[in-house]
Amino acid sequence: MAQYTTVNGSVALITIQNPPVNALRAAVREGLFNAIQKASSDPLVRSVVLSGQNGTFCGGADIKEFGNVSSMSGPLLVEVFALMETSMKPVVAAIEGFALGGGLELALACHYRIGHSKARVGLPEVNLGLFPGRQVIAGEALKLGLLDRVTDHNTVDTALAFAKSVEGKPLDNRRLGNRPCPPLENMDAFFEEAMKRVRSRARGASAPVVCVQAVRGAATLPFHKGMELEKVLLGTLFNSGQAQASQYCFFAERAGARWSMPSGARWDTCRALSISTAAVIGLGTMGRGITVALARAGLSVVAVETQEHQLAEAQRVVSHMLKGGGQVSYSSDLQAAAEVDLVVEAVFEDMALKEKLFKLLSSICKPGTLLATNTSTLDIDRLASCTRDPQLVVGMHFFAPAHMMRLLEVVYGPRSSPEAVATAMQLGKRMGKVSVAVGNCPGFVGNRMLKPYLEQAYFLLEEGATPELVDAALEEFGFPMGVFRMTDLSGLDVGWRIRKEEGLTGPDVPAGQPTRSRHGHRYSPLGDLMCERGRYGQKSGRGWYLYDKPGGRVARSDPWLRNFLEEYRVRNALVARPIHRQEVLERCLYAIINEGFRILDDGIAASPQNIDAIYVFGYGWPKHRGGPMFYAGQVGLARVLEGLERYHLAHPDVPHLEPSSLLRRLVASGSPPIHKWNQMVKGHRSQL
Ligand SMILES: CCCCCCCCCCCCC[C@H](O)CC(=O)SCCNC(=O)CCNC(=O)[C@H](O)C(C)(C)COP(=O)(O)OP(=O)(O)OC[C@H]1O[C@@H](n2cnc3c(N)ncnc32)[C@H](O)[C@@H]1OP(=O)(O)O
Repeated sequence: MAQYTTVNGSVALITIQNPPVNALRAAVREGLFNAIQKASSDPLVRSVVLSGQNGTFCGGADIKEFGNVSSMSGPLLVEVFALMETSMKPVVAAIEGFALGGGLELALACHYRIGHSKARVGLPEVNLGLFPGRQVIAGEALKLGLLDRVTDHNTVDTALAFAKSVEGKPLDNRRLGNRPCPPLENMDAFFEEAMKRVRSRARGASAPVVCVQAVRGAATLPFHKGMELEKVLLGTLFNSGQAQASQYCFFAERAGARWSMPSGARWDTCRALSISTAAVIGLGTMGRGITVALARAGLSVVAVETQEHQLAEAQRVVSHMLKGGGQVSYSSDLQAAAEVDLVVEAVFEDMALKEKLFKLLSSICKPGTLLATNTSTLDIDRLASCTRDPQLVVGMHFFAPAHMMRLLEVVYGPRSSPEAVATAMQLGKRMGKVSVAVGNCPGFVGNRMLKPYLEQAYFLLEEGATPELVDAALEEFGFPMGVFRMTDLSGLDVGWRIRKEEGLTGPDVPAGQPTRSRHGHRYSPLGDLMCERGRYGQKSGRGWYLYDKPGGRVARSDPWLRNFLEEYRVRNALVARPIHRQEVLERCLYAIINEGFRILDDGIAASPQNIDAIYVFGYGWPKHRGGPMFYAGQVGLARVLEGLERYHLAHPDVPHLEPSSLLRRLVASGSPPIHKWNQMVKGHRSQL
């Protein structure tokens, strides 16, 4: 856990050994504690170098231990730090790779810090619901005074030589606890302003706010008082529920990499195909973003668009986004895709168009080319059936803007081969995405769960809510944008086109169909009516809100909409009633959660963690709430079930509010913790 050797006669070299990131779990803390004590008591040792195994200093406290803080054993981190800081022999940290969180604190407890030029240091715990903040690279850390020296050579050798050179020198002014924070002018005003800004950006997350309180304490109080305050604040965060949610997200983000398919194929037994060239077909907003994402991942990309004016515009935009980096060529001819290893289709969401394209691609592309569709809802299997090699067809569902959004849904159909899935998942990794493999059904995971959410939002408008009220409730919960602002941004016409494809609106609806009912279920035509009036959202300058111009970003309330809703209610004999924020949250969020349980039960998602990763990284679900499934567990499954039953009773014509069978089974079996839910899933498959 902490290897101890003596080097150059008088330097004790302590190496942390806990792969893969040398996290500070109990055995490591104990090993470090004992090693420092040994160095202190050995008369031959005159200095100490602290390093990490395999070019990695330390990734911080072991997040897995946070799950059960009360049963943590071994010395506390602060006790290890105190022992190092008070050592009478100089302790030098040799930082390679990264020193993060408790890892950086460990380095700060040393008397000197030498960092490799490529090393990263920082306190990223705010992402785990604990304080503090960002990471910096060695050069900046040197300027900030976090490091004493930066080297391009062997860091441990440099640190060993340095340690030798400071043996016997006084250490008092090297101990952090003896170095007060320099006073700032207008300290109070500074922290008040900082707090105001952080609060407005935190969207209900406690860690960033508490972080400012802790920094204020560190800057204004004596060292030991600052430490006491930090302990109290840390305790608040640990008990807030938000820290658990954020830490759960840390692991959910990584869990998708260990994918499995119902066939039993899994990440560790399937080999990915080798991909170095790609074609992107269709250069609208999505196609352009996908081109940039693939090019940045090092692929040579041919971007294909049959409409010349669109091609020229895409070339200009993509070149600007890539700023000269990346290998991209452009063509208006589909034949340009003949020799590539991968095709990503990103044309309009129109099944007939996509089927035609897949048929063509299948005849144009060389054998072995992976054909991926960026469809957000359509049937992967139907597209696969148009091709020569259906096993080489998968969905790669990107989220706009595709070069920035972290999520990639990799959709496998019943005939997609494990190799095809492995290849798409590996590509996701190369693009720096959080990739999640999901099964084939309308909307897959993300959009399938979005449907009941949107539906509830529309129903709430019918019943008396306003877009402002619904959005405020959701934004207060932590979403970056409420549902109406979000649909204004993504374009109301997107859903309209999908509903037309589904025969819910447009010419395919049989004559005499009641306005607010489809297939015997409640339906709200509000979105369709908006589109019929040219209100597509930001792109047309008006949607649920009013914008100063087409493409404008600043949403204003629109008196027209208020009248429109009033007239709509009168026309449909609906009486507006006051709607409380709590009802907005419960109906919108429980509807998402309920569909999540159905998705789990259908085997479309392999685990609740996968669903949560999709919602956090693709749909703006606040990380400090852990994702919809985790949130359901925090609220209490029985309470979610009771809420759904109540709302379903009030709205019996809304099947999405009818509690799912899995939720009922889980509650009946005593609401087990989230990691046990899979055991209750129909046709349960092992999650390893
Ligand atoms: C009254 C008072 C009550 C309070 C009581 C409190 C008592 C407890 C006191 C605790 C005090 C803690 C103080 C400390 O400040 C807190 C911390 O240090 S929190 C940890 C901070 N560190 C981080 O946030 C870093 C997180 N990790 C990363 O960013 C990355 O993993 C990496 C280190 C940059 C490496 O990235 P990659 O190379 O891409 O590798 P992966 O990300 O895929 O990780 C590989 C593997 O390692 C697992 N892992 C990574 N970091 C940790 C970790 N810190 N702990 C445990 N496990 C970690 C990761 O999950 C991967 O494993 P896999 O999931 O694939 O199995």
